[in-house]
Amino acid sequence: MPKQIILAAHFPGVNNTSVWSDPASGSHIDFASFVHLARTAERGRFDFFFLAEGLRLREQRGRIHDLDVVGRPDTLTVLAALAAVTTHLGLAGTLNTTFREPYELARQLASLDHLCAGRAAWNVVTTSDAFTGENFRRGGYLDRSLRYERAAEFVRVARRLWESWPADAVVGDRDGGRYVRAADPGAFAHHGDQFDIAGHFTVPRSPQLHPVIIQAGDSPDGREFAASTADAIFSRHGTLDEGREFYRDVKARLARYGRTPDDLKIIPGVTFVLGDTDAEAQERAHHIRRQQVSPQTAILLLEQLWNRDLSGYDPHGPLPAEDPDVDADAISRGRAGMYPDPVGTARQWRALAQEKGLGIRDLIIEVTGRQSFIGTPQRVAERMNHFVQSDAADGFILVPHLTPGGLDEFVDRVVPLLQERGVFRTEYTTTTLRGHLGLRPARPATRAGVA
Ligand SMILES: Cc1cc2nc3c(=O)[nH]c(=O)nc-3n(C[C@H](O)[C@H](O)[C@H](O)COP(=O)(O)O)c2cc1C
Repeated sequence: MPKQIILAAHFPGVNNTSVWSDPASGSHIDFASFVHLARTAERGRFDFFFLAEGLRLREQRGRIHDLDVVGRPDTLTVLAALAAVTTHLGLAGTLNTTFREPYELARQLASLDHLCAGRAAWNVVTTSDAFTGENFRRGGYLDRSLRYERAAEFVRVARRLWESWPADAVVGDRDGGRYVRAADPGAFAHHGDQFDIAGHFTVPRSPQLHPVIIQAGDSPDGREFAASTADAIFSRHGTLDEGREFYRDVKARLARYGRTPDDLKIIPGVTFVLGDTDAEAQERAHHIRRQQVSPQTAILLLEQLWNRDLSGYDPHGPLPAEDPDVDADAISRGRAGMYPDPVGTARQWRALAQEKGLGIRDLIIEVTGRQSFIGTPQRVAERMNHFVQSDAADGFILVPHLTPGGLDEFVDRVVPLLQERGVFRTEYTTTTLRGHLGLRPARPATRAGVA
């Protein structure tokens, strides 16, 4: 039997992919938009709906990205509302461990898992921007190693909280309604380097016990964290070769933690552009890329490599002759390491611009493109399946460029082809997200309540 493909739907929003200037683009904040995308995904029998997290408008040295029309509304609130209008679709929320507290977040996620009857997932991120921290009480930021130390302890504590009620605490019916005996929910105490907490958890065990844990973070620390802890990884490795290399690297780390390759699903975020012919799809893709990179975006992205104020440059003119500033603090704070060799990359970009006669904006369109699957529905279905069968991924988080209709065409035209090939479900056969993903039921890692 061929590998089954995992499919998830990323709600477009604040990222370099979304296009709001297109006449077909709708609201990024009306609930109706979230409902449309979620119901389309469920109609297509997708595994889950996915929300990223952005706790600050994207800006660079005080200039807000002109392609962002709205910030992201609160993840858990949106997912809780979607629980009421969907029946099988998993609901995955990106929620950082750097600025939150485990007791509060564990409660919220357990509550969501109850409300949607076992469909909740948590994409654990550590956040990449120092300036996000300025919105929070303690402000500031943590070094990468500390961020992951905190994340690992955070998830450990959350799991212990989820396990702290006895399995039989839900005892049955009274007057037709379920009730919970708050007999002995299990005292809880944790004394660690990052958190020192004690008390009683207030939410009984949820249907999945542990909501599905997704991890997004690509450094060696991030990969190790995923291998030790996560059920799935949201990655950015969209090409076949990069995908295979990442897949091999991450799956090889699992044995160290007594886990098997099937215990961790690898699901890169990818884009797609369809057309009646391959040529038409390429043309649409080119048009979309131009919509995604405004003249201002081009300068902001160029600044991220050059690490200098380039606001005086003409977006249609040549690249700066001077080299990137490698000594100054990173221009978008906390984002060090985006380009490991800025001077070398700048040289490559200059050579490419010269060779093809490109100005700044056209060059940025060329070098920052991330459109992964372009072509007829047949070609896209065939390529996606090839990626999965050749172990470059276990599935995909699709990132449409239009809100809220960006997934319609994929569900209508590509999903049936995947189903015909026998690599994607035609009906849901399970009710929980763990079930959809083929993950084993979560088992308590510790004896409840023992610190
Ligand atoms: C595919 C992907 C998606 C991410 N999504 C988010 C997000 O929605 N919100 C966020 O704050 N950080 C997000 N991050 C950032 C990660 O949490 C992490 O902070 C960042 O990648 C730096 O860690 P690293 O050096 O291990 O990659 C994402 C990272 C990746 C690779």
